[in-house]
Amino acid sequence: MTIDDDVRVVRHAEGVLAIANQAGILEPADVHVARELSSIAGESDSSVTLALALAVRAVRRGSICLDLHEALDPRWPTSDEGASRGPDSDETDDETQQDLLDLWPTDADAWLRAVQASTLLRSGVLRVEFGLIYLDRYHREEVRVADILRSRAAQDPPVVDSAILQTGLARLFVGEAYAEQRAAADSAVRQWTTVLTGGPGTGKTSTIARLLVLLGEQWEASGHTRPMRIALAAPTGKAAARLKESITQAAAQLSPADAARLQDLDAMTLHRLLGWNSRSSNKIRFNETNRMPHDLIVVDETSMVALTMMARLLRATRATSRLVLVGDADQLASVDAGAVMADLVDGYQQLAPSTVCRLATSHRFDSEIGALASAIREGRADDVTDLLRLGGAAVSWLEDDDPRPELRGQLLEHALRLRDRATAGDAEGALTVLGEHRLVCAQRTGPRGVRYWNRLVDEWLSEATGDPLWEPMYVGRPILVTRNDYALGVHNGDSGVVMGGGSRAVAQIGTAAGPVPIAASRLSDIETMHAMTIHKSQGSEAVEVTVLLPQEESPLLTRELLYTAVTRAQRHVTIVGSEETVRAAVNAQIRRATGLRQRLEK
Ligand SMILES: Nc1ncnc2c1ncn2[C@@H]1O[C@H](COP(=O)(O)OP(=O)(O)OP(=O)(O)O)[C@@H](O)[C@H]1O
Repeated sequence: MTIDDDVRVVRHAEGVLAIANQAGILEPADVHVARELSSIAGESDSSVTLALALAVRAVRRGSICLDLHEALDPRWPTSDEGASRGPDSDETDDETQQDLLDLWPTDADAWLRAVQASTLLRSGVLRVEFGLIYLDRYHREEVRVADILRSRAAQDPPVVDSAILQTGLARLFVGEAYAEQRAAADSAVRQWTTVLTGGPGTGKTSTIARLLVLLGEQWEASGHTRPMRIALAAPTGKAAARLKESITQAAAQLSPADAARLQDLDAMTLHRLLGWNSRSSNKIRFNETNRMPHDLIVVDETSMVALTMMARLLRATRATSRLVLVGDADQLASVDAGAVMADLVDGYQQLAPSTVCRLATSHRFDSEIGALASAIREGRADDVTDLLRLGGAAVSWLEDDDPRPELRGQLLEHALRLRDRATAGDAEGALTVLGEHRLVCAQRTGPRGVRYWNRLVDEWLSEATGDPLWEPMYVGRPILVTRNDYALGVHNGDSGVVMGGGSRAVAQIGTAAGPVPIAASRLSDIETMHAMTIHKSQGSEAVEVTVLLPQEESPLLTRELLYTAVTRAQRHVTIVGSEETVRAAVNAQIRRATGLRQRLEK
């Protein structure tokens, strides 16, 4: 393909912007925004316009701001969206590479000074703080999040009846096995804000369930006549449903009197909590002038919450509402910009240490998965390959170049069982089968991607059953909802199974309240879910998980991605990929540029 045919190349760009675009570093949108705003502000320094384009690009790739020291090497910003071009690819010829090296700034301090003296800064398009370059909106959001969190930490702590607390702690967290969680709950009762982090199975939900009981007792002890208003929320519908389910399971381990406090709790998405209404001109009902009425807000899967959503949540939270942010700081960060959970864990640790509670002990019996997850999280590549090679009841490794023959049996058997339950009209059974195995891929495209494997399992299924391949709503089709639809009550990330085929097809969607039937014809944004991306699997779990890694090194393949994939498994995980790709993943840590950490520590 020539440059003239390539829609990713901006024709009228000049200088370093044009070269960076040709080299695949800048997308057309980055170039357009940078040129437009520079022209409005009368900016003539091309290095400043380049910094603006790179700041736009940084947000697109998940950072909040741009660190010019990192941007100094023009080979640094290789493409990560699966696009084929980049400075090292064949299409970037030597001439482009040389032009890039000639035009690219070489002194980060001089570059920063140029930005600081620029009209783009004076006109408020760009902001500079901590030596980092921000687009104004993201700077405002980061400042807002840090200010609210700092002021919450500086408030007088809530009044606590220590005697009641101690009795409750001793009753709910019995013995040495609960020491870590007891300390976390003790600290959480004494704070307005708590950040509770821990890996899979470290007892976060068990702690939350018991914390809710303790806070209920404190509420009554302080003489309130109305019940405490509690909100349980998560970023996706699936995660909210899982939270509700886990709280119900945790309640079953408590005495009837304690469990009764958890009885009528419902969990919802953050969008719903904030009163999101896409048809209203205000869009969000709760904000700084109309705060949420809750006395206690618990947010699960906080690592999936982007900066913009966190800013909205905090703005709408009363200073005297307790806020408990729960998650695993080592998982993939949010799809949208920010690394809020990881920043909170580190930043709050410096500012108000007791606000951050870490749970480190895994209580799941399959410690092999826990050991593998820890080795990945800590970047111990040798240990990761040793554990995989050792295998065991809970961990398998498939290093084949062509894993199709090996995986066919399990994937087809799972698809046939789904079909069987769906044909029998057993919605609960079908959803249970759906949760028994999950194939997750790092990529969407290519021979190790979601599209290919969805198609492959459909073909195997068609071969085995004689059902036609062309029927999109076939009985037993596993589906994934890819967009929130408030009218239908389905959320991005919800999953379900199609029952009754053709025009009468009904999808049974798994929710916290059990299967919800929806006419399949009304569901517009869905995908087949024999396979799903690791990103989309965040916030959900399955009994067995198979992780398909790409054959070659890919910028998508990171430590956080592998950790997130492995920690989706409850009983068994199979990694499909070469030693080289496994090592490459463990060694590639995502670095999102943000200033939230420094801001909280200030
Ligand atoms: N202190 C403990 N001693 C023994 N078992 C525990 C303890 N705490 C939790 N468990 C059990 O360990 C399992 C995992 O606990 P829990 O669901 O609370 O962890 P989690 O961190 O929320 O897990 P997830 O990764 O699924 O979010 C549950 O079966 C729970 O009953």
